[in-house]
Amino acid sequence: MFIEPSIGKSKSKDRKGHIEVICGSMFSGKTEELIRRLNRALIARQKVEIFKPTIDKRYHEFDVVSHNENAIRSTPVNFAEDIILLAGDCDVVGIDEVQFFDNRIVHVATVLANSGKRVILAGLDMDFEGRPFEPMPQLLAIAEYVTKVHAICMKCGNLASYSFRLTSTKEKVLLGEKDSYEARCRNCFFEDR
Ligand SMILES: Nc1ncnc2c1ncn2[C@@H]1O[C@H](COP(=O)(O)OP(=O)(O)O)[C@@H](O)[C@H]1O
Ligand SMILES: Cc1cn([C@H]2C[C@H](O)[C@@H](COP(=O)(O)O)O2)c(=O)[nH]c1=O
Ligand SMILES: [Zn+2]
Repeated sequence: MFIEPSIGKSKSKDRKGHIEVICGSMFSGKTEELIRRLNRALIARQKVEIFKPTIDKRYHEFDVVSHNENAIRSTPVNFAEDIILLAGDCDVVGIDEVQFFDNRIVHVATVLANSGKRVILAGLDMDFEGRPFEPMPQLLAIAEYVTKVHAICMKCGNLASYSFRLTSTKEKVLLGEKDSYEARCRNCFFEDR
């Protein structure tokens, strides 16, 4: 389990923050882990701001919601840059579904961390074809802390790292749930492709 390197108020005014990334397939627990870290920051009396891309309205317009129906209030944003202004003087910034932002999120995460904030990003590391989902590779490279979580393969019960698309749609972005995707291990993912 991830243990925060530091969670309370920093003593030094000019101290920089850091970047944490939570990645994995669909259903692997990324959102639950993000919510867990943000709730602990709130318990530590940290000022927390949470964002998600406007595109992700699957469960709720404003809440970040896990497949398990854990939820936390968030601000939907159209562009990564909006987050810099909206984050204000908070201590911790959480961002879910980070794969839906363009590469400018890399600069935004850097600016936020350099201004002293703890930045926690959660998102898919691979798309439905098993290819790296931009901008996640860049975010993984610049993060101080990376956590890869795993789902359970829906075919064989092993650990799953892939999101298998159940429909024939080839567009990279296709919002969906269990109707359109299932978690698969490497064997079961490539067996049916
Ligand atoms: N194949 C699966 N493997 C693991 N958990 C699953 C699976 N299918 C559904 N779940 C549920 O999804 C929850 C994780 O949801 P969530 O945090 O939203 O994942 P993610 O953000 O990675 O898609 C699990 O706690 C479990 O209740
Ligand atoms: C693999 C893959 C997924 N998506 C979409 C499907 C869901 O709406 C989100 C992922 O949500 P989760 O919180 O990680 O379960 O992304 C997509 O658009 N393209 C893909 O290749
Ligand atoms: Zn499998």
